[in-house]
Amino acid sequence: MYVRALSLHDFRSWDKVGIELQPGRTVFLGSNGNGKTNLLEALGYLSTLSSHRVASEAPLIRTGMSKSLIGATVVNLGRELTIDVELNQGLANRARINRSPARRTREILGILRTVLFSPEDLALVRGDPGERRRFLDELSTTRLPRLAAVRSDYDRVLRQRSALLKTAARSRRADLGTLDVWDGHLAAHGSILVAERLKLVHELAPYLIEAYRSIAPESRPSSVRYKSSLGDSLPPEFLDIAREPVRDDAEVLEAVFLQELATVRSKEIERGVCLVGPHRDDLELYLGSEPAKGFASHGESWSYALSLRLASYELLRADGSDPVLMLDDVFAELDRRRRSALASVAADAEQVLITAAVGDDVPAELEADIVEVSTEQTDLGRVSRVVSTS
Ligand SMILES: Nc1ncnc2c1ncn2[C@@H]1O[C@H](COP(=O)(O)OP(=O)(O)OP(=O)(O)O)[C@@H](O)[C@H]1O
Repeated sequence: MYVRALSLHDFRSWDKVGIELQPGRTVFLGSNGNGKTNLLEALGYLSTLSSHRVASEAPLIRTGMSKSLIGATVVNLGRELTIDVELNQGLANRARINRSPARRTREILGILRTVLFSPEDLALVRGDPGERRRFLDELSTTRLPRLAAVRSDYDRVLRQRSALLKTAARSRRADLGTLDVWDGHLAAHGSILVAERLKLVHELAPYLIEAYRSIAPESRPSSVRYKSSLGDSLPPEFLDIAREPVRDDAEVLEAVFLQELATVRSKEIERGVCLVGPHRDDLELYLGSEPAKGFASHGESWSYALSLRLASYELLRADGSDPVLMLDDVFAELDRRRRSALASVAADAEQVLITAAVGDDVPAELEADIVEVSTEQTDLGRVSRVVSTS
């Protein structure tokens, strides 16, 4: 697939812009702070309904404005769809598909599929488990958009159940009947998320191992393991990444989930926190037999993060349509071998959008359209501008 057109109103540093894009490679070129990453972030938002840089949406709306509009026309296997999202300060966001209002913003998920590799990705290796959980869930949702509703239901139930446990811990008295009901909801939604993550890890691992081997052949081999909070209740074969997932995994996991909740109930009431569920899990990354976090060098961590993104790209591609590959200021960070590994994927991809501060950062073998961006001082502050396209 590829993005044929991108339009923004009051998104970050852009007051108003429309950019026509082609398949193949495009480099957004400009000095630091000129708004290049903001363009990729906008497309990333249409793809995941979240930003890779900030947890809340307020910073995405241009300073002083109350709403922001991101629109894109996406061509997938010859079929064209236009999607747009309106971000509203303090109000619900709205989405449209081919100019018709969507009932929920999440209906646009799956229309634009992207893989973004950015400097922030180092946190996939060095950061907290939440970074890796988000990586897994966003990739699963790109492949199976209906998971967005499951994630949102799970988060809602988790919040309510956690509040109940906190009250129980404070008052030293639990409403066990109500807790039973929340346990049921938590296990129902949570087991679907865990089953999808296990399936994803099983499918992603071979691509990851191969990507890391080709980027860092001199390093130790990479491997991954899903770390589950379902404890001893979970049959160990579920954590064997070679195991083929089966259709009723989620049902089996739901029963396991309920059993584990029963096992830890008194501990949960005592501590006032929800100790079981996908929100406590992790994707453990290894180099040889050592955990990559805290062990991998800076270069190895970069290679690992890049491999996770390249593996995602290959997995989505194997599903039937090339996602849009977005590379945010990453070539400058890579040594020669890793640059050429990334360049060979980029040379072959249907559409690659690259940001760079100077043209020399982008490997010469990648012939690309250039969109030069700059900034301009206006009455309403400093705004980004496209100054030339070639
Ligand atoms: N909500 C906002 N309203 C107005 N301007 C914003 C907003 N958020 C960020 N900016 C501006 O956007 C600019 C940063 O844009 P961006 O991150 O896209 O830069 P970049 O061109 O990718 O730079 P670099 O090469 O340093 O990565 C900054 O000047 C910042 O002040």
